[in-house]
Amino acid sequence: MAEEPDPEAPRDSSEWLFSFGVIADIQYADLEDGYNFQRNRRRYYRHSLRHLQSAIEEWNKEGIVPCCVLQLGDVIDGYNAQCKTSEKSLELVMDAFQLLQVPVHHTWGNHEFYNFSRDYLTNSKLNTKFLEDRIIHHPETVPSENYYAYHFVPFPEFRFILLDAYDLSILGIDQSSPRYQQCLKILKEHNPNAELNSPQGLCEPQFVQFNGGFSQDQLNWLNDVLKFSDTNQEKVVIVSHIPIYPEASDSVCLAWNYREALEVIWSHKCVVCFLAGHTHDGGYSEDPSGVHHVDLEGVIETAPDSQAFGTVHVYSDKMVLKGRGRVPDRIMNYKKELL
Ligand SMILES: Nc1ncnc2c1ncn2[C@@H]1O[C@H](COP(=O)(O)OP(=O)(O)O)[C@@H](O)[C@H]1O
Repeated sequence: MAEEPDPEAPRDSSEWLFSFGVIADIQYADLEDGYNFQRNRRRYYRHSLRHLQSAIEEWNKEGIVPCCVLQLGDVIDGYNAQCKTSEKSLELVMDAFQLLQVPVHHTWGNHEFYNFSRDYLTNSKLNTKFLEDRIIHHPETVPSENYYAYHFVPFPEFRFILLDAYDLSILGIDQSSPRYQQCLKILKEHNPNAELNSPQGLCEPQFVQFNGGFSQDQLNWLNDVLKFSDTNQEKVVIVSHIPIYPEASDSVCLAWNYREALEVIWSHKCVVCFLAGHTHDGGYSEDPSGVHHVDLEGVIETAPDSQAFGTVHVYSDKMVLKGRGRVPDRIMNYKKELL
C-alpha cells in the first residue's frame, strides 16, 4: 500500500532523479457550470481553463521544474461540438499550454473524439508523437500508425508509454469503415441496451460507448516494448486516458479489455505505475504485482477555490506524487525486484 507522506519526516536519503507534472480531464468549454450525467457532480466548464493556467504557473515556478507534463485526456468538453466551438476552445487550451516551459504529452480521451475525428487529431497539436523515442535495431518497439501510442525516455532508464485506449472504439471513426463495424460488433455483443452509453444490467459495465479498448496489435507492441525495458533494466510508467485496474476505478470507467492489458503488464517486471484520468473522482490502488494505479482527479469537477493537478517526484527507490487541491499526496515504492 502507498504510505501517506509525513510532512514532519526527515528529508529523504534516496536519490531524486527527475519530476513530471500530471493533469486530467480539463474538459474546457465556454459555458456556465453544469452537471455530470447522474447530476451529482458539478462541472465547472469555464473555470477549468483557469485551473489549467494556474497549474502551468505553478509548474513553471517550481524549484525543481518538471521535465514534462502528462495531459491525461479530455482536454476540451464534448459540448463544444454542439456549440461549434471545438477549434476555438482547443486553441485557447493550447495557448495556455504554450506558456509551459517544458513539453506536454497529450493523451486522447472520449471528449477528443466528440469534438474531432481521429484523422483531425492526428494532424493537430494534440498529436505529440514527435516526442517519441526510437530504439535503434528494435523495429518491434515502433508503434503502428493504426493507433495513437508511443514511448519516450524522460530520464535514463525510465521509459514512459502513452497508450491509445480508444484504439477499439466507435468514437471518432467513419461509420462506414470496417474498423467501426468491428468495434460496434464488440460493443453490441457485450451491451444489448438501445442506449450504448448506458451500463444498465451489464455484467461487464465497462462496455459502454464512452469507453474503448486496446487492439491486439497495440497489446503486442506494448508487450514488445516491455520486453525491451525488462531486458535493459528500465522502469516503466504507462499513461492512458482510461484506467485498467478495478480497485482504483469505478467499474463503469474501465477499458473494455482491461484484463488483457493487465495480463500483458503483469507478465513483465518493469512497470511501476499506470496513470489514467476519465473517472473524475480519482482513485488509487497498488496491484498484487506492485504496479501503482493512479486515476487522477478531474479538473472539470474541481471547484474554483480548489485545484486538481500534481507533480510526481521520481527517486531511485520510489515515486512521490505531490498533489494539489483535491489530488492527494502519495508515496509509491518500487517493487523489491526493481531495487
Ligand atoms: N448511465 C448512462 N446512461 C446513458 N447515457 C449515459 C450514462 N452515463 C453517461 N452517459 C452519456 O455518455 C456520455 C459521456 O458521459 P459523461 O458523464 O459526460 O462522460 P465524461 O465523464 O467522460 O464526461 C454523455 O453523452 C452522457 O450523457
